[in-house]
Amino acid sequence: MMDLNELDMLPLFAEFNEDFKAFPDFKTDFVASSEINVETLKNMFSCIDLTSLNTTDSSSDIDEFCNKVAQFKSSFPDMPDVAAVCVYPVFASVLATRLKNMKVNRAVVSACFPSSQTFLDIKKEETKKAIFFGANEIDIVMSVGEFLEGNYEFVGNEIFEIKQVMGDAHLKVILETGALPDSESIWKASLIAMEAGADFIKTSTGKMSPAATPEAAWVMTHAIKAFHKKRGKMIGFKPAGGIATVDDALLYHDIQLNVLGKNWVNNNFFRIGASRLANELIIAIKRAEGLPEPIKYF
Ligand SMILES: O=C[C@H](O)COP(=O)(O)O
Repeated sequence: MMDLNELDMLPLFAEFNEDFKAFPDFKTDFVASSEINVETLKNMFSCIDLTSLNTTDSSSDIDEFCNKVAQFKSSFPDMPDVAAVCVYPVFASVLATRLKNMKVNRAVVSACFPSSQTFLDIKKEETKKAIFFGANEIDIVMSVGEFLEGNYEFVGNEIFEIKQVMGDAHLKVILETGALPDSESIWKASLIAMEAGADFIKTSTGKMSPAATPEAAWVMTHAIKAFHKKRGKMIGFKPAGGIATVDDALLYHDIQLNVLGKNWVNNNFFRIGASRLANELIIAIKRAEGLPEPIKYF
């Protein structure tokens, strides 16, 4: 277990500097490799964090949303379930009730999502409460403003402290890459989050533009690869925000496969955070199977 005093980020950056300098260029070195076939489409479906993060969401909306997830197999028996449902923390108990006895994970955004601009004790309390009410996955945003000021230890310590109150629940740390100026800052933010205890690193909240980009995904997956090489720990990757079509999803799937390999392309290590993608994948799967396209399910 890491001690808070050991969270000194400059040696961490130095340790991984050669890896940063060595990783290849996205534009020249990335080659899309997957064909659109039923197996790949179903695998991507099984990696979706099906998201509803609207100001207008009510408990009855989320209840209905979860009910559709719970009933999904009765309409589509040959399809996998999504990986998780992701909602605001106040709905954690709805997830717990509706998704009971299902393998679908119960994800909530926490720690003053999406701005992350509140007190650390409030962030911890919100996270503890979400877990108490049934969440088993927590998505938080790193303190982006402090990161941009170079207050790296502050950012890392916050993540570390939140992770300490989470028990066995999984932590996804959002870097909000659209607010980060260059590849080096995305690399550093990835390292901080992983060193501080993230189980997943995630591109974006979906609340600012640009959201996920393939270039950011390229840097983050290379950081995950370098971290695994030095620490021996597999960290997951979650692109999120603006991923709405089959082609969008396939691009991130292929980056994951290309950089990290087959062992990382399953929902233990790959998630796609999306509110609109699931229907598109269902239609594409039915089309690839030569079956009639169903009406919009989610
Ligand atoms: O974490 C997931 C994102 O908030 C979803 O963004 P989206 O609505 O653009 O799919």
